[in-house]
Amino acid sequence: MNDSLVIGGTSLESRLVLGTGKFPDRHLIPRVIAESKAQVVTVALRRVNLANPEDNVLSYIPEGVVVMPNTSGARCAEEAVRIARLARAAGCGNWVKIEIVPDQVYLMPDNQETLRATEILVKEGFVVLPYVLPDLVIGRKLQDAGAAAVMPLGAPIGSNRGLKTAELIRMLVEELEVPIIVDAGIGRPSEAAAAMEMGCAAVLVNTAVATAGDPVGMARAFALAVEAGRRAFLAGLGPVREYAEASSPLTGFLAELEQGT
Ligand SMILES: CC(=O)[C@@H](O)[C@H](O)COP(=O)(O)O
Repeated sequence: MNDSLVIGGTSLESRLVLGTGKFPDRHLIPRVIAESKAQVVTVALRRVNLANPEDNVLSYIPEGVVVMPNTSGARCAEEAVRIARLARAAGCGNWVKIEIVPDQVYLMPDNQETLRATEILVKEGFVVLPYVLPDLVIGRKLQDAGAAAVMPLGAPIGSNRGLKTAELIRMLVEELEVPIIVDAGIGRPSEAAAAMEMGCAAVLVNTAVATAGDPVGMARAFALAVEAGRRAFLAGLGPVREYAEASSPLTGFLAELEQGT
């Protein structure tokens, strides 16, 4: 079965996107990527150090994996655009995850500034994946602006709190045509599976893997969960009912017994 996810003209078999921050040891990164089978990883441009390969996160990303620089640290559209241009000039390709976060307590994204940055960067030929607070109105505008996907948060970045925004994400999945990738807050493989069962195209996970007791083992667990959730979505989940419904209806012998004949 061909069930590839196509983003920016690139065909992906894996629907798990990984973040590369917070790992206790950078040497874990290539092992985690291999075990998760992720084909796209996001890196913060501020962690790209071209002058020192040992300190450069890009040195730990296996060949063939799509690098999606993110604009973390940006507080407005102009800063995000500048980071994206720098990343492309540094050889990081033309994918970019727009992350514009003026709030330092909950790390909530600024949806309006994100839309502005998307409009600018799409025109400059970037494959733009904006990270947003789930909102159908802004989702439609991002899609119209040419975003390659929309990435709503499930819960605050790094919180591991799960799909707190599930009902809002569901609206995006139902109404938008671009892929919906849940980004941030997913703390457990079961939550990744739930997002996929809902019809999300992929999930982006960082903290839950990087801070696990065994990050490599957790990467594998997420890969399996994402695949299970996707298969469940494609198979079509059965209806949810208010009341019980017997699995085996009364027929023949049992029906006669019931009537006392
Ligand atoms: C690396 C990255 O982009 C994260 O900021 C992303 O939003 C993932 O969030 P979690 O760390 O909560 O998985």
